[in-house]
Amino acid sequence: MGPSLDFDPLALAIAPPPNETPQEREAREYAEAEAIRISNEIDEQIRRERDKERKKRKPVKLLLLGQSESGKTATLKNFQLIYAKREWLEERNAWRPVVYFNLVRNVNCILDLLTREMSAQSARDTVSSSDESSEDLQHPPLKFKEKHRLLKLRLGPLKRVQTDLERRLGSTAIEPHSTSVTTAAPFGEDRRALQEFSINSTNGWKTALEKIKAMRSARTEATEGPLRKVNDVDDEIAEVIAGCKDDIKAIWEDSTVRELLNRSKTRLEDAAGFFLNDVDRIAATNYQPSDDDVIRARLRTLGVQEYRFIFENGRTAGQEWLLYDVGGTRSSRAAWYPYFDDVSCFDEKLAEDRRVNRLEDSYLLWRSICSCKLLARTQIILFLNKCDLLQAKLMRGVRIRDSVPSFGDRRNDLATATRYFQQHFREILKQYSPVQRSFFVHLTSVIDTRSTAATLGTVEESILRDHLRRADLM
Ligand SMILES: Nc1nc2c(ncn2[C@@H]2O[C@H](COP(=O)(O)OP(=O)(O)OP(=O)(O)O)[C@@H](O)[C@H]2O)c(=O)[nH]1
Ligand SMILES: [Mg+2]
Repeated sequence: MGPSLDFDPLALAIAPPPNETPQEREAREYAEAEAIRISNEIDEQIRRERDKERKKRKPVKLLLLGQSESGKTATLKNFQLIYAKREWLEERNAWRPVVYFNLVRNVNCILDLLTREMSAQSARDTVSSSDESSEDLQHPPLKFKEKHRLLKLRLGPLKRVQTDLERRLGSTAIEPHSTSVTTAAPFGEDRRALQEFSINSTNGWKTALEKIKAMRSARTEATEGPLRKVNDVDDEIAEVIAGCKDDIKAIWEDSTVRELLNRSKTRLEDAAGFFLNDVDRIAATNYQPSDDDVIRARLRTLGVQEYRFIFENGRTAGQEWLLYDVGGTRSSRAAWYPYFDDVSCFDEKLAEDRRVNRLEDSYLLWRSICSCKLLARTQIILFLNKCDLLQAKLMRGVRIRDSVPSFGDRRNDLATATRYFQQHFREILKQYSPVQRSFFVHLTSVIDTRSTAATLGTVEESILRDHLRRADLM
């Protein structure tokens, strides 16, 4: 054993010098206190920075809620377009078959109507050629010509194209027309259907696009031969569509067909995935989707989809965002956060339940979200979307009070209408929210990518502020 030290070297090092004068002692003690203060300040600063970093690294979570076709997925795509451009560009071309599918569906919808009307007419002609009294004087029968029969015949192959694309895209391509769920509320007692809607990232648009890519490469391998080289399935479809280009334009521009659409109250222009005005561009064999095409392309969302983006730019560059996109049909409403809605729908019915007015359903949905205790501490942002369609509808002379009697004699214009709807949503929030919270609302048309970029900038900032404030709680 070595000799034991009977003194503490540290104590010796910091001990005051011998013969210290009172002034020297005062100066030393002051310097020591100051050193401790600075050291504590540095520690505190490091702790704050670490805290900030930790909070910043937590993903920002955003849940998009609203009725089916209100534009949730279109908003999500805008987020990707603005903040994750690289991924957007990588994916853009894969939307080509979806645009084809939407276009072909538009044409087949016209063909179905035409076929039904033409056969109904010939049935009427044979039964009562002499019974003039049964004729609707307000709507004399439409006069179909040989041209219409030929168009039907020549556009026939598009049926097969639709079926083929439907098979490839899977159930996201099928729009539901009935539901057994009778409540608008996603947080009701009846949670039987919930297991079907667990969060997953394997069933959204990415999966549908991936499926197509996989089929494309399998097909390419199988057909690579000396006689015929088919690049991919899309090219085959592109050829069929290009071959039908003039007929598609002719049927869409035909005045008798337009009248038929009017009479059956079918407004394809307002429907999801409308591309008939872009046939020249889309039916070109070298067609590549534009950003706007991708935003407007329609694939239904099933269940709850999770999308993970690292934002490349904006105030939150480098920040991870988790965006949850839900299916909006009544049977899909499961677990929702910021709420999203469409205001052009005041005179429309739910596609999945024709008895229910869409605006009434929105109010019920909003009430359910506002009153949900689980979401009480969540920031809610209301998007009143499809303002462009609302404006067009009002310009056509559709009167709000015919569908919403409480609107009364107010001016039937966009500003008055949106003010009125906002007020209603605001009152519901005030009345049903378990805690007092601010009402954030944006009037949007998310197919307009430029104005949406500005809106999302504001939303990003507001969400981030809230996120940082409550990062520990998320
Ligand atoms: N004109 C117009 N069309 C829009 C607007 N927002 C969305 N759309 C279109 O409406 C259709 C439906 O939009 P989606 O984003 O698929 O709707 P969703 O809310 O995700 O619907 P689900 O997935 O069924 O819940 C798409 O074709 C969109 O391009 C808008 O503001 N104006
Ligand atoms: Mg969707």
